[in-house]
Amino acid sequence: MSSTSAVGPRRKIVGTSLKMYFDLNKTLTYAADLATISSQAAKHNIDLFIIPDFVSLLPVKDALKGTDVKVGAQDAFWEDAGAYTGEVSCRTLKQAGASIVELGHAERRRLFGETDATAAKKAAAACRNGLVPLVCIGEKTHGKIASQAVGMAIEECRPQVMSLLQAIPDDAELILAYEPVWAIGASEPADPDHVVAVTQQIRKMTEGRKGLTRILYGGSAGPGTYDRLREGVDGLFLGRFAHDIKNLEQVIKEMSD
Ligand SMILES: O=C[C@H](O)COP(=O)(O)O
Repeated sequence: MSSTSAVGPRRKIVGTSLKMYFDLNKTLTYAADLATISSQAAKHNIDLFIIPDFVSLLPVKDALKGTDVKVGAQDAFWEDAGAYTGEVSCRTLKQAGASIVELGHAERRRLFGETDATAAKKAAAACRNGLVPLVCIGEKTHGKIASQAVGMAIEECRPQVMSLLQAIPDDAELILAYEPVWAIGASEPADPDHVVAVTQQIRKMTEGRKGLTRILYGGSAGPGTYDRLREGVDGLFLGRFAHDIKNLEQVIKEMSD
């Protein structure tokens, strides 16, 4: 059953960022495998996406021709054109067939100086160019006392969400990926009660938006993760545990129930 929003039912959504794990050849093999399982998601009205690196985006798009799989980029610049060596614009990403752009991932914040402000400017550029921003938010440290951990996480996420909402049109589609930083690259996902409590509050922060707003959970997610998060999220943002396509197939199956 779909949850509802101000703009109607929210379709479930699941996908993966390949980060920089795969080279071009492996990425294309993966995309071909993804194409073979994509109808299972479509059949159950679940949106499916893949976010490869920049160079792989065009051939991945080609490998997925004829499927409903959405292709995204792992970053973009906030200007549409100009002297910005090394950057890629949302305008070009759109022309290349991307429909999603991931922004503000914890790794980009930690390693490349991404901030709430830069993620917000990039999200505005995404919306201006017809891309859906998928913005990663989440608290850095794991509060040891469960009751306090939820409140601390919400307060850390609040400015991340608010700076974003101020930067993009109210009617723009938005995907928020709640990824507690401490749960990324871990052996198992965050405690489901924690995720549900935090994502329900994140949902409240976006209440009243006109644009479709979906919330994903990411951070060591895989088979078995979604079921206990149903009350909080619209789907999953997978990393390593989607590298085996059978795991992704299993996640789609679990989300279809
Ligand atoms: O982009 C995906 C997330 O950072 C999660 O990655 P992970 O599942 O490998 O922890």
